[in-house]
Amino acid sequence: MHNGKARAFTNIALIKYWGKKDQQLILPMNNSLSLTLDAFYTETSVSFSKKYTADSFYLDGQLQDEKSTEKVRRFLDLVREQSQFFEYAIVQSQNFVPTAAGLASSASGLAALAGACNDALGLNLSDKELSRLARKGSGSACRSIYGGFVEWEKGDSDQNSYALPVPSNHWEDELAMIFILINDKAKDISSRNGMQRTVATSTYYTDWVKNVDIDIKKAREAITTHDFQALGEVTESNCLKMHATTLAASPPFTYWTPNSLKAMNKVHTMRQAGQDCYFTMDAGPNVKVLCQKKDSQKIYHELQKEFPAEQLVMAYAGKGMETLET
Ligand SMILES: O=C(O)C[C@@](O)(CF)CCOP(=O)(O)OP(=O)(O)O
Repeated sequence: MHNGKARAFTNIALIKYWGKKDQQLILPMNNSLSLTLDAFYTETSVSFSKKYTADSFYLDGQLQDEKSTEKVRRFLDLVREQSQFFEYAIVQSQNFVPTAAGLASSASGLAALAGACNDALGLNLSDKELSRLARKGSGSACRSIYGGFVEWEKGDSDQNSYALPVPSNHWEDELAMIFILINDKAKDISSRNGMQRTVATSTYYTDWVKNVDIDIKKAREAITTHDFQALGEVTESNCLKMHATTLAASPPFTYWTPNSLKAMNKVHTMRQAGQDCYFTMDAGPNVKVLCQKKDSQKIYHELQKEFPAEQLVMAYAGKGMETLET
């Protein structure tokens, strides 16, 4: 038996990964930049044994069906190929997400699985190699190998597409992100399907690719100079541009629901009233509010005027993937 266990935290992109150049290797069209958070994490254990006749995947104690095991099985095939160690495995993932379901990102899950496999098979992968491996499980997972601000260098091959920490002098510890969990029934278009349709059909997509490097530069500059307004502005603007591409896809789609718009408008109203807060959104209706830790309680209470406490989750900067005792 070869056992391993690891924990990884979810990350939220401030400059979005949106579109693949290579579906198999999961090579992105553009660089992205994220903040790893402390509020949501996954603990994954893996055990390889010649006794097993197939891979099985338990999520929060539930044995998953073939379809939900697909991503994990494909990932284990990569690990077996890379390690030349051909045994089946049992994977057990526990998502630690406060209250609402649908928040556990594949980023923390696959990053934790990469760490657990590395541990189980004694691969001794460097963080860069772990990031490359996690990337092939799910693109954004490559960023959860590290804590704080992280940039995923798009590269142009399996070898040179991986994430690295962005030097910030621990400024991330002065920030906060408040999740507004929008429980509207949203159409379930996965990030993978959403970006695939966008790349293939959206008339706005070339502009997205053309402009995103400017946003990366602005975000890096804001992090270097600890300029919160600049970071907030580029974060919100980049999110709006990403979501604009979906409206110009064919058929068009959007992740926004009426309560997403209510949350975005609330953030704008608060900003107009002098509160330093900006929003971002991903492939779902939830809205994340970026603010400074010193203002986070005030902003949380202001949001509570519109959204009940069980729909609000406070998050601060989180750590990178860590191996756990099995
Ligand atoms: O996180 C970001 O940069 C932006 C998004 O969250 C926007 F929705 C995309 C995440 O995509 P992911 O789930 O990693 O896709 P995969 O590679 O097809 O598994």
